[in-house]
Amino acid sequence: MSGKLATEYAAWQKLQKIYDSEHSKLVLKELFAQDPNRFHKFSREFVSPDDPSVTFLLDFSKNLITEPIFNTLLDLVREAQVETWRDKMFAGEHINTSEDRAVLHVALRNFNEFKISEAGVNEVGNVLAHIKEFTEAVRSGAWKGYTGKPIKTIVNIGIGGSDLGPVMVTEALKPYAKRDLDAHFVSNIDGTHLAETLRLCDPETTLFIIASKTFTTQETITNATSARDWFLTSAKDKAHVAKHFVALSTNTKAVTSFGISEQNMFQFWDWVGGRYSLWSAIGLSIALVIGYDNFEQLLRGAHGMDKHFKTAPLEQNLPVLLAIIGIWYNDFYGAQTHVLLPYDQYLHKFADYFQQGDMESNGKSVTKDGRRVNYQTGPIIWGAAGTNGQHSFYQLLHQGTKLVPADFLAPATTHNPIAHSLHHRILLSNFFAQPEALAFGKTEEEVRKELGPGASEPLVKSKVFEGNRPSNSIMFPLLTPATLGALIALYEHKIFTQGVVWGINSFDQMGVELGKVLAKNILAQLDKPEDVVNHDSSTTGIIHYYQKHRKE
Ligand SMILES: O=P(O)(O)OC[C@H]1O[C@H](O)[C@H](O)[C@@H](O)[C@@H]1O
Repeated sequence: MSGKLATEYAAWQKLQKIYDSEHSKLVLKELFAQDPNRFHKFSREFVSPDDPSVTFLLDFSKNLITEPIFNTLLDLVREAQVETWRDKMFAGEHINTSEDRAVLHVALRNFNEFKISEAGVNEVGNVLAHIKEFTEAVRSGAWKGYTGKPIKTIVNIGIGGSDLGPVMVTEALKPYAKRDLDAHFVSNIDGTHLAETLRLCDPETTLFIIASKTFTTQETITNATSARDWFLTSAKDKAHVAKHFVALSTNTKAVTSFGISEQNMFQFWDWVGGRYSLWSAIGLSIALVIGYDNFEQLLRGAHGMDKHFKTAPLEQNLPVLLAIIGIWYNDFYGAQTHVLLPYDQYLHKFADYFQQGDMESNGKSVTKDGRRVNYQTGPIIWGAAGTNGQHSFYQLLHQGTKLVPADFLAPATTHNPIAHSLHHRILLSNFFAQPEALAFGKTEEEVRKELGPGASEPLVKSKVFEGNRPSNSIMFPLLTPATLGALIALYEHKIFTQGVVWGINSFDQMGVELGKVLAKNILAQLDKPEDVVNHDSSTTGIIHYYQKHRKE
């Protein structure tokens, strides 16, 4: 990021020329036939510098790239000074310029290794110690509710980054969960979310975790207030709130005025972005579910990836590799979306999580210098766990008119080897088959041979798979806390790298503000039709319809 638009980089212009003259010649079937070494050339094995058991394979050979394209994409990363900006991030420079903040989620999982001087960084260890002490008290039953019973249920109340990370990770690491501790997550302001959750809770044995960086988010504060009212209906005495409500926040003043004391508050800092906060106090629900030691493993796994990102040469640097491949399709092929396809039921929230992680980070159209970009930035992220997706949207991936670059992820070993791992072998056979089918398809000739003479032309055409649809495959031995930590950090740094190339600030989220302001204004107008003023006829019309039909 050098004050330039990405299109002004020499490497970008070179890539455009290569694309224009060569893209029609980039055929995976031929590229593989020409080079028996292609897999070795375009795959990398990650081994954590901290722990050799944290490892995975990234195979990016089924992408529409050649060595010159690969090298030019790396030149682009150099020209955009990704390494300089990476070092600035790790040093605690205020690279989130619009909010004048450092970007230091890496400091939350650093264990004092990189030297970072920013207020709060030296308190990370104290907060981790607080998390450890508290989780052990709750999990052992030493922490008692207001009638002397241990905690059986936790309810995390938060939204966005204060919800999605804990939800995704607690689902992903279920094999490590304390099964007699129920965990629920309430995010939506829709009263249904809270009401349906409270039906499952007993006020005597439930702990509410109010997770909000700002502690001003309307959804979270309203849900927390209603949860407290529900609790006090049974507990009566406000003093009992201390045993059943804790807060995770950067805003001590708002937490104490809500009625939660400072000792029941787990602190974090403004240099932790909401969508990068699961490593902070926001991870308390994770630590409660999987235990502190496993939570620490998650952090250590991420730290291993941080070290790799910080030190590995660009051509070996996995986050950089994912980033450049994404840029190639997003900016030159015009791909609008990127699909995440974990073949692991435990990762069924992975795509949801990175929807915020990626789209809130890189869904920007103005550079840090205030210039309008003249190229595409962040892709639309979506996905689902395999094999379910195969029975819904894969038709479009295989034969539709759109290019949808895909990441396939899978563990070699399952936590649930039922039927002697037959399920897992079937799952993995699909994980191997889908990228192969996407890349190599099925020719008309093959279809004709299969159907035999006399097959109708439309039938033949409908059964052809053009192929040449690119994907990455990521495979790891087992989904452990440390491996998950490394995988999340891999994508975090991919997003960072792309943001630097596009020249945008990946760490603010101004785009979510306007809707919030308008909703506050409308809330004050909902009572009477005559209050509904200063809107277009469409908005006024829908509000009037609501006012006519509401019961209460
Ligand atoms: O943690 P909070 O301050 O309650 O914020 C929750 C969420 O709200 C905002 O809308 C932001 O866009 C998110 O990045 C954030 O994670």
